[in-house]
Amino acid sequence: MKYDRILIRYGEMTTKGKNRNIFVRRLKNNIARKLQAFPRIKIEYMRDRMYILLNGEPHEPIIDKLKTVFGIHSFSLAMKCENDLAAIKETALAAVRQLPYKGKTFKVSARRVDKQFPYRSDELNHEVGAHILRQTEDLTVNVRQPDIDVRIEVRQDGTYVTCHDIFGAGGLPVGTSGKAMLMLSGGIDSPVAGYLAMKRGLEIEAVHFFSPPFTSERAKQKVIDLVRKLTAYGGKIKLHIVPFTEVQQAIYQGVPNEYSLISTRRAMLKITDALRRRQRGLAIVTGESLGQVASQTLESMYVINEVTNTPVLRPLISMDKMEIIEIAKQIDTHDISILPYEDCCTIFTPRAPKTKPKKEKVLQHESQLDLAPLLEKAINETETIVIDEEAGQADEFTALF
Ligand SMILES: Nc1ncnc2c1ncn2[C@@H]1O[C@H](COP(=O)(O)OP(=O)(O)OP(=O)(O)O)[C@@H](O)[C@H]1O
Repeated sequence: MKYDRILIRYGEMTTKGKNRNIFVRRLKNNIARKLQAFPRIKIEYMRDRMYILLNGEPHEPIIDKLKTVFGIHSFSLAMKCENDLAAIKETALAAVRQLPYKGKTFKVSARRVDKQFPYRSDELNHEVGAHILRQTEDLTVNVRQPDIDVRIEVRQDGTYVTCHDIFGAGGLPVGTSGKAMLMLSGGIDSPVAGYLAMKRGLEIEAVHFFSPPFTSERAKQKVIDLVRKLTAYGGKIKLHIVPFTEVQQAIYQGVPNEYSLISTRRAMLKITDALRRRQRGLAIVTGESLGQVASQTLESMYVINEVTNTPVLRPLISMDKMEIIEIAKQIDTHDISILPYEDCCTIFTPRAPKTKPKKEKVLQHESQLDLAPLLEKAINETETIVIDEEAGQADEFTALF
């Protein structure tokens, strides 16, 4: 007798009242997408839990994939049997025997959801516990802090036995909170911001500003590789690559040096907002955190943000660099981010950018430029790549507009 299913416990969504069905269905679809490579699995879902029936598929790789699906609180390998004492005893014993149990402690925690079942929970604990003790060697009982917690749940449709909980990624299923555009540079911060945004249930589309020939194909490839890492959490992600050279040059030539960074950021935000409108997103996500560099003082953010009313979400706003790096390592984007390829912003960065820019000054300088047609051109010439982890990572270069 082997584990035949994986029991999935939902995260925060269990508190979401009548929206729960939408959440559960989305989670089911996200999991099904993630497990496309395992055609024999079947997913059964209900309001309070989900089961993946393995039907002979191997559980280890499936467990690895489930760890990156947002909306899962925890999951466990499970076995199902009839609501019959003898069957429950045998199933619980088989579940323990599949673990390296020797020298370990255990307890049985039964829960009788089906009140028609003739044994109370404490009776089941004793019966099953005694059976396991009799049939194994070198395994002892510890009810306070057991190594193995044999959980038995007697429900109307059958009894489920699990022994070991694995933590899920938490958060909300991607797509349940709507869509946002992630401004993605090649740095450490914005991929982490994208990860955290997806953790709150946002679907993201990435926007990258690219200034050839000042930035190279390798810099572009770096961003594609970063998006690919994020697809482990977000499934299919669109990456919009905006040709930004002409806009940057116009700003560089027309705006005093110390203000050019602010105007560049404003232009980026305007373009991202236009793409957001086309793609029907409702927010923009950036990797900004407060006070790190000149463009991230509150004064700068105020002047940059002034170009739009769209919510600009900054998941890293209160984080220290070390905390951000920690997450970047955990999601495996760090080593790509630290590759030394140039970013469009660093190339044009003035030596002494204003840290407290005045809005009136910025507007006055920008009024001397005719940026609108250049912004329009950049938007129209934006190239979109669809990156899909589960579809063999085939990149399709598609002109969506
Ligand atoms: N070339 C770019 N394309 C898209 N977005 C960008 C680009 N450069 C900067 N951004 C956005 O602006 C934010 C602030 O950029 P900045 O370079 O000031 O900070 P950072 O801390 O170095 O961020 P990161 O590590 O994400 O590059 C980035 O997190 C990102 O969201």
